[in-house]
Amino acid sequence: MLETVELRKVFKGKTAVDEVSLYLDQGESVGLLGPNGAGKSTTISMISSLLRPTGGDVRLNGKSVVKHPQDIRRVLGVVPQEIALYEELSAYENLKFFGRIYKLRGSGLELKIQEVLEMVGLRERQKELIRTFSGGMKRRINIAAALLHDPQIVIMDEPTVGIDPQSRNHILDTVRLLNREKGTTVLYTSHYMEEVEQLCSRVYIMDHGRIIASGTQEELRRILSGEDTLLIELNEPSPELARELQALKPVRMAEETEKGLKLIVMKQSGILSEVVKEAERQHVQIVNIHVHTPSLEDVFLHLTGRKLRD
Ligand SMILES: Nc1ncnc2c1ncn2[C@@H]1O[C@H](COP(=O)(O)OP(=O)(O)OP(=O)(O)O)[C@@H](O)[C@H]1O
Repeated sequence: MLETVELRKVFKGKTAVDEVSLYLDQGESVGLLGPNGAGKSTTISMISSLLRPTGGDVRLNGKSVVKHPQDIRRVLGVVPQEIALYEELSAYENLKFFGRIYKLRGSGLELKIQEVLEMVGLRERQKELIRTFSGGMKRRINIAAALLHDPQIVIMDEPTVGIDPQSRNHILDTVRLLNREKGTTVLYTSHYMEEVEQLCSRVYIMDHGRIIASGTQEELRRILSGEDTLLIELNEPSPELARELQALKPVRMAEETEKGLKLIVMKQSGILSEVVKEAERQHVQIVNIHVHTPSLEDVFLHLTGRKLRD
């Protein structure tokens, strides 16, 4: 339905997006994951024809979006990171304004406004001024505005960054409703792995402007099929222990966590006894050890050597 073909963007000699090829089939919910500065927003701006690519193409049903930008604007709803609302107007008035831009009028527009307000859970608050809303509520109205023209494809750029948990839950519910009940195709960018795990069937992982891995969640996890993740709870933090363990051969990755350490290790490497011995040597007490199969977050750490939220 929608694809990018070797998409590139260079800003003053600096490559922000480098040969990105991705596709969305109709009705899919796809995640685009990457740390800050990975190139997600730049990719989205080119897909939505707000930014001209330096190279490559975006195609909607096989037709170039770069050459025919009006085609994509009709079928696409984009929720950008920045809030773009009139503070001195009410939620309802804002939606009326945006609806008119989409050339909606009269009772059709009224119905649509009430429907999108219901979807984001703010129907009861529609008469209140935007300036009295929390950041999360503003973000939800921004989402509502992007849904007024019944888009076939919705792209959301990190919609849950920095907002309250209640609004976050509403936004996740809205994405589920759109995709699973209305069949809307969704591209969801985030650096919260757990959101993508909940919402998306397929994932692209982006870093330094490039797609470094892609596939279903299961396929991505298989990258680490020969490995286990150990969560080690310690009585006190120990950067020394993390350093020493990182140097051991079966340890792919060691990082400190809130409660102790996380290790990605080769399966059946007998590493546990080494960990216990090393902890004793460092006079650190192990409170608990959990072994589990790697998460998408672990896959990311393995591929980039960095945490998503670095
Ligand atoms: N208009 C611009 N001019 C110059 N450089 C830019 C411009 N827009 C983005 N960049 C650079 O391109 C790179 C990718 O930025 P982009 O905003 O696409 O990343 P991102 O993955 O969306 O991260 P974030 O979550 O921080 O928005 C960054 O190094 C950024 O500084």
